[in-house]
Amino acid sequence: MPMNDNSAPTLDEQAGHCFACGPANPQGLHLHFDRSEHPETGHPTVTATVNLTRIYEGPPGYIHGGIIATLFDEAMSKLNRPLDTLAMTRHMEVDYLRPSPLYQDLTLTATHERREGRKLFHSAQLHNAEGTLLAQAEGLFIAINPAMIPSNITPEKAGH
Ligand SMILES: CCCCCCCCCCCCCCCC(=O)SCCNC(=O)CCNC(=O)[C@H](O)C(C)(C)COP(=O)(O)OP(=O)(O)OC[C@H]1O[C@@H](n2cnc3c(N)ncnc32)[C@H](O)[C@@H]1OP(=O)(O)O
Repeated sequence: MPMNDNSAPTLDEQAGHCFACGPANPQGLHLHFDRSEHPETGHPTVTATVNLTRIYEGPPGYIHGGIIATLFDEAMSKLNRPLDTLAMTRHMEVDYLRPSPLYQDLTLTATHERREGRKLFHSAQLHNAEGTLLAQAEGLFIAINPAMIPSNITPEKAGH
C-alpha cells in the first residue's frame, strides 16, 4: 500500500476498498463524482454518471433497489469532505418513484441541505437522460471521531 510522508495510510488509501468508490476494490462500482456548489445555496453538491450492467439487476432490466440505496449513500457521503467533516450514515430514506434502468446513463446527484451540530442533513436524486426523477433520498450523517476508522485492515483482521 502506498504511504504518505509519515508512512501512515492516508484516508483515501484507507478507503480504497469502498464498495461504491474505491479504486482498489475489484468488485466495486468505481463511482467517480464531480464536486461543485449549489447555484442558489452555495452548499456542496456532487454529481456522477452511472451506467450499470446486469450484475446489479433486481427486477429484469432494472437496478436492484439495494444498489440504488448504495448509490445514494455514497453520493451523500461525498458531501462530508467539502464540509471538512468525517461522518457516517445514521439514517437514510429512499423513495423509489420509477424503475431505474440498466445499460443507460443515469445522473446521480447529492446536495448538502443543513447542519445541526454533529448532524449533517443531505439529499440525493437519480434522474434518467430525459430528466425524469427515478428515485430520491434524504440522509442524516453524524460526525465521528476519526479514531473510529481503523488504519490497518488486513484480511486476517477482517476474518478472511
Ligand atoms: C465513513 C467514514 C470514512 C470516510 C473516509 C473516506 C471517504 C471515502 C469513502 C466513503 C465511504 C462512505 C460509505 C458511505 C457511508 C456509509 O455507508 S457509513 C456505513 C453505514 N453507517 C454506519 O455503519 C454507522 C453506524 N452507526 C454508528 O456507528 C453510530 O450510530 C454513529 C453514526 C457513530 C452515531 O452514533 P452516536 O454518536 O451514538 O449518535 P446517536 O446519538 O445515535 O445519534 C446522533 C444524533 O442523531 C439523531 N438521530 C438519530 N436518528 C435520527 C433520525 N432518524 N432523524 C433525526 N435525527 C436522528 C439522534 O437523536 C442524535 O441527536 P442529538 O441527540 O445528538 O441531538
